[in-house]
Amino acid sequence: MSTVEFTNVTKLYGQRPAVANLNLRVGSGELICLLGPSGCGKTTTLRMLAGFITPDAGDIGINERSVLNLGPEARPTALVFQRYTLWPHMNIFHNVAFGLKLRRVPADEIRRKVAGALDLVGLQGLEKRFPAQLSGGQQQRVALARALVIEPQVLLLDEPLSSLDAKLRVQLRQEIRAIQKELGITTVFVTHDQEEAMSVADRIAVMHDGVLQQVEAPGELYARPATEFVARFMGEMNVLPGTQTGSTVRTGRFEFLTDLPASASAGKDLRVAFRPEDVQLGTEGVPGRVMSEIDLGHYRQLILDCGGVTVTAFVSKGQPVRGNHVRVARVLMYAGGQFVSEACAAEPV
Ligand SMILES: Nc1ncnc2c1ncn2[C@@H]1O[C@H](COP(=O)(O)OP(=O)(O)OP(=O)(O)O)[C@@H](O)[C@H]1O
Repeated sequence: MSTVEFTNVTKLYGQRPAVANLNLRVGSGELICLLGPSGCGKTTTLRMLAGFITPDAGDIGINERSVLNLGPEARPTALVFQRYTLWPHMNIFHNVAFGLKLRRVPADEIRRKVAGALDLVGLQGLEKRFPAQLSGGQQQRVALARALVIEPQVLLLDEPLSSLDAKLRVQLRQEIRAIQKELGITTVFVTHDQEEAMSVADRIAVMHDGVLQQVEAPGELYARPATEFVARFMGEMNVLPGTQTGSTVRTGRFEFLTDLPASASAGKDLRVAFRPEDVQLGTEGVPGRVMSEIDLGHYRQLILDCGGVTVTAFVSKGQPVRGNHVRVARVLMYAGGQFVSEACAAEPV
C-alpha cells in the first residue's frame, strides 16, 4: 500500500515557476493522470517525484515519509518514458532483467521474475528477440515489464503511448489500466490527451501554467469544471461572455436565471458555458441559423448563428431536428476564470 503526497511544491526556472505551490495526494492503488497542454508542468512534477529534479520549495512524500533526500535509484518508483528506451544490443530477457541484476538478485529468481513480468504484459515467449525485432507497441510493453519487474511502490508513466498509432494507443491504455488494477499499484500517468486521461484515470489532475486547476474523477471533472480553463480544455464547450443584471444573466439573446448575487460577478469577466450536447434544437428559444454542419459519424456538429452569438451543437444521428430555435436548459457560470454558479434558462413569459 503506497501513497504519494506533494505539499506546497514549487519548481522555478529563473523567475518563472514550472510548478507553483502544488498540493496533491495520490491514494494507495490509485491511478492519477496529470493532464494539461504542453509546458504546463506535468513532466516537471513527475520528474520531481522520480528524483531527477529537486524542488525549490515544499516536500514530496511516499508512504508519509519525505523522499527529497533520496536519489532516483533509492526511491521506490519506476519510470516509463514516451519513447521505448530499450537497450538495442540486449535481448528482451536481459532488457527486463537489467534492474534486478543491478540489485544483485539471484539468477533463478531473476528468471522467475522476468517470466512473470513478460507474462503480465502479454509477451511470454519473446525473451530471445531483440528490440528491433518487436513492434512499437511490443517495445513499450517491454518498457512496462522492465519497470514493473523491480516491484516499485509507485509506477510513473510519462506520455507512455504518445509515439504509438491511434488504435494501438487505445488498446495499450486499456491493458495498462488492467495491469495497474490487477497489481493495485499506485500510478501517476502524464498525458496531454484528455480522452486518454478520461479513459484510464481514477482521478485527473488538470494543470495549466504550473498551477493545479482541479483534481476530480473524470465524470465529475467533465460535468463541473472548476475553472474556465478546465471548461475549455476538457471536451467541447461553448464559452460566451455574459452580463448580469439582478438575477438575470444574458449572452446575446439568451437569458438565464441565477441566484448568484450580482455583486459577486461585478467587475470580473463573466462567462456562461455549456456543452454542445446540452443544446436543444426545436421550436422554442432563440432563433438560430445553421452556418455549417459536419457529419462526425455517430453525431452531427452544427455551428449556429444565434443573433450574433455563435453556438456549437451536437445532434445525435437518429434524432430529427424539429426546428431551428436554440434552447439551453442549464449553464455554468465563471467569473474571473473561476466557477461561481449554475444558471437555468429563463422561461419566456
Ligand atoms: N530545464 C529547464 N530549463 C528551463 N525551463 C524549463 C526546463 N524544463 C522545463 N522548463 C519549462 O518549465 C515549464 C514546464 O515544463 P514541463 O516539461 O514540466 O511541461 P509539460 O507539461 O510536461 O510539457 P510537455 O507536454 O511539452 O512535455 C515549461 O514552460 C518549460 O519550458
